[in-house]
Amino acid sequence: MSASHTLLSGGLTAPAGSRFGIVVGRFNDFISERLLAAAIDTLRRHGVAESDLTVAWAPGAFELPLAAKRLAASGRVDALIALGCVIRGATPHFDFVAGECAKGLSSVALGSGLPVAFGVLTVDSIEQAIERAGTKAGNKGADAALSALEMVNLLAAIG
Ligand SMILES: Nc1c(NC[C@H](O)[C@H](O)[C@H](O)CO)[nH]c(=O)[nH]c1=O
Ligand SMILES: CC(=O)[C@@H](O)COP(=O)(O)O
Repeated sequence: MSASHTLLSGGLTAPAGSRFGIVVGRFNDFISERLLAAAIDTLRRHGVAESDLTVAWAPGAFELPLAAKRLAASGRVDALIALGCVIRGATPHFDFVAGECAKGLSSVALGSGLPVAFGVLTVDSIEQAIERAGTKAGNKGADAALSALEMVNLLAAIG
């Protein structure tokens, strides 16, 4: 008879009273607004109360890590969702903005111990952004919200 292993996984139902913070970049807001609407809708559908939701708008993706860090430190949230849209231009600027955003958000998660879902589009064209903001490739805001819900439950299960 083999020994059974411990299996830990996170469901998608929000634990009662769990609080979620969303940081969202205003740059390319015709896309980030769609990501935000889908993230909020997903959280609501999975049991998050309106009063347990905080949304903070930052200028752009580059500022999301600091906004996330401050929100994490405030003690007001159990998980964070970062949303934004970085679209490649003609210069290397994209790599700095997208790279620092991703690195910074990862650092906030590891530093704070809170889940930080990465719902920032890093795309080569406006078409690619539209496809990922509620059209043919789904909505990355909704995906990020699900990831945050799963991680809150997984971390609770890990203890
Ligand atoms: N080009 C994009 C930016 N750039 C702005 C930066 O995020 C930042 O706000 C600025 O450099 C001031 O510090 N932001 C995006 O979110 N998306 C872009 O495509
Ligand atoms: C994401 C970007 O960096 C972009 O908006 C900047 O475009 P460009 O490289 O053409 O200045």
